[in-house]
Amino acid sequence: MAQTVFIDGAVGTTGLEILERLEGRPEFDLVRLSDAERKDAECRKTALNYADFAILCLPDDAAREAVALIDDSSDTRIIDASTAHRNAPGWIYGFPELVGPKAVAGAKRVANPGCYPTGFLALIAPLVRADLLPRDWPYSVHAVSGYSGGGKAMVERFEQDGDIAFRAYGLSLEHKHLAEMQRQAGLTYPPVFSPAVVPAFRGMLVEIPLPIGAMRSAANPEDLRSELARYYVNAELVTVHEDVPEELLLRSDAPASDRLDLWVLSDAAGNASRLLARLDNLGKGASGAAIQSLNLMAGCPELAGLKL
Ligand SMILES: NC(=O)C1=CN([C@@H]2O[C@H](COP(=O)(O)OP(=O)(O)OC[C@H]3O[C@@H](n4cnc5c(N)ncnc54)[C@H](OP(=O)(O)O)[C@@H]3O)[C@@H](O)[C@H]2O)C=CC1
Ligand SMILES: CC(=O)N[C@@H](CCC(=O)OP(=O)(O)O)C(=O)O
Repeated sequence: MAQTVFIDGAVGTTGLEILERLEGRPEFDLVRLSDAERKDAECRKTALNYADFAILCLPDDAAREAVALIDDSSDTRIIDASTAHRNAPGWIYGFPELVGPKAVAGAKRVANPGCYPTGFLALIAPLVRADLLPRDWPYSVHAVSGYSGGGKAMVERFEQDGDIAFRAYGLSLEHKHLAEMQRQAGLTYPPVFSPAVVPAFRGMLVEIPLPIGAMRSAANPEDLRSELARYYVNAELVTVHEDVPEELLLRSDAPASDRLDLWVLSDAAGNASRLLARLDNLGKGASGAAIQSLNLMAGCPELAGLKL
């Protein structure tokens, strides 16, 4: 029998991409609300409690409200794409390559990783765990995102104002992803984060510069790369590249992708390194990650991009 899925926020940027992917999946029946019903708390409550799976594609406050609308006695399992529960007790962090597929498969409440943290953690978490990079280093992270990363409001802004070439933001150094990056990597300090948006719909580059020569307890770049390659050997969505690309491009019309491409670049002496991740903020960074978790939770592990 098909399992039922309700996407709360199905007409938003993340929700729509999940909806489109699930429409072609016969193993799932979608619970849908009309435009008049989709923000009505009673209609949402009924759908949230009825569905086998609720995928929350909402702003943080609405995601917290959705969770509160689900009765304690309900069997509904939740995947929350928002920031609301990523560091909350009782929630599994939905990054199966980092927490293990079994933890996600058996979870009742899964918090989807943030888009920038997906790139940051994919690079740093395995290396810190393997003691090849220190926990107590003051890391920096620089990133550019496609404008769909800011949801409908940002899409509208960039598509109406065709004159924005680059948008630096997070200038008060209080970005909502800092706690998630610090906690999920097990770092002593939150990173210094400089995010930016470029006029491409989707895609992102996340970079961690490492002055290896000045770090007392960091491995050399070749060992960092080898460890990442070893760590992700069973992760079909992740590629740890050996080549040094001449350039890395984000294309304004890039197709959707669930891939996560990683590089460890360095100078000839191994004194300076740049850890780089390229992903689709709406793929592995949001909708693709939610589908990956759903596949594990719903008993379709062969579709989750992991050699199990
Ligand atoms: N976009 C991205 O790349 C990523 C997004 N996320 C997270 O996913 C979540 C959704 O983001 P995104 O899709 O980009 O945002 P959007 O703004 O594109 O979509 C949010 C949707 O939620 C709806 N909504 C708002 N409040 C309520 C409510 N009380 N009840 C029901 N529906 C409501 C909105 O309705 P309306 O259409 O009327 O405004 C909108 O359709 C956010 O928490 C975001 O942080 C995570 C990673 C990446
Ligand atoms: C380009 C842009 O605005 N990006 C958003 C992050 C994407 C997002 O909202 O998703 P999370 O749920 O992962 O936080 C931001 O910086 O707030």
